[in-house]
Amino acid sequence: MVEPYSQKEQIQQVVYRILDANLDRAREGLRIIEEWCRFGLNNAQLALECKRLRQEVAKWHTPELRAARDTPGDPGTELTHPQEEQRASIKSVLQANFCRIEEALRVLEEYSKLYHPTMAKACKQMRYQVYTLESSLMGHQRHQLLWRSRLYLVTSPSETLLNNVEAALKGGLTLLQYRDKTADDSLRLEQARKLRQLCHIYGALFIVNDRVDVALAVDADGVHLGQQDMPIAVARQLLGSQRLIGLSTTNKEEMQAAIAEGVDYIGVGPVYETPTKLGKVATGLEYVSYAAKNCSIPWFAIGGIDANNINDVIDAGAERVAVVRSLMQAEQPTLVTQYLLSQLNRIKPEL
Ligand SMILES: Cc1ncc(COP(=O)(O)OP(=O)(O)O)c(N)n1
Ligand SMILES: Cc1nc(C(=O)O)sc1CCOP(=O)(O)O
Ligand SMILES: [Mg+2]
Repeated sequence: MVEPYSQKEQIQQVVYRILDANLDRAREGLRIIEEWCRFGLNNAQLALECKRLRQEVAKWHTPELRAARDTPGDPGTELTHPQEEQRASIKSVLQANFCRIEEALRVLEEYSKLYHPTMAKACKQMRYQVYTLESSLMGHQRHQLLWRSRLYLVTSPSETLLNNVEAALKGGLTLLQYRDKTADDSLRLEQARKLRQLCHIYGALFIVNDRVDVALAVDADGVHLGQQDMPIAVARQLLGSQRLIGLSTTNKEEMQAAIAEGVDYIGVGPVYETPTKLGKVATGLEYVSYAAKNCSIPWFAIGGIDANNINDVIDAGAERVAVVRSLMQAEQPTLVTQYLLSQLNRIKPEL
């Protein structure tokens, strides 16, 4: 006759099941991230780090823990959240799986204190290593998307802000800047949060104009600064190396200084005089041509660009442009986005 488990042994079995399930969760999540690093990014270094972590997790998955598995008796296998059944973008797949791995490692850390204190310490270390991996991978993703982005929508205050932005995202926009020079901070935060959420759904980058604090508060992808705004070195210190920093430039000296300071992209303009930035003298197409020949980082021609003159700006050498009115005041922002993108993709195929 088989002796029934004592109460202590029953609790031990429960702990083993928790450890078994979470070792699987952590490993599966790492595998999902690894596949993107390997096949999506062709990044051997990031893929190798995932593999190393996966193997480290597997090392703790002993036969004793596996033996405690009771899948038919697990009520959790039926539980799914609607968000798990559909993902809007690669970015959300990655974020969901980083969450899954980090949660699993936290559970492992706590429950393995009852089982194997050395395992608890190892899981804590792994959790921190996963945070570092997440930050490098998300930073990498951001930079890749920045380089691929050809059209940049800078918003202006509007009753139909969210609708306009969503329409542009539907047309293929991948880079958005929230710019409102007059809103009070509570409205600014509220709108920035909503826009960030929208960009997240469409897999687009979200940048905040001027305000590093707002960018951090809403977990934006970066910030855009002007020559009169916070110094780049200070912004970099606050934002870290993984978030993007853009800087406006109007001449060669500012461009070279921006590159030397380590910004991720620059604005080049105003190409034409524009009521959106009253009083700023136009640089004309010469500065665009100079940027085309000399700028080693992504740059966006900006200022007075619309569907009628975009080809002149492209002919002067621009591969990327930023616009406010062309999209914020468009009757059909989706169509205008598609048109502007089609012109930008005309000369060189999609980046
Ligand atoms: C893409 C891009 N380029 C330039 C600017 C202008 O920034 P700045 O000179 O700081 O002026 P304000 O936008 O703050 O009025 C920009 N916002 N975006
Ligand atoms: C916000 C901004 N910055 C500029 C610069 O040259 O630094 S031009 C500009 C406004 C661009 O608006 P529109 O597309 O409506 O002309
Ligand atoms: Mg500014």
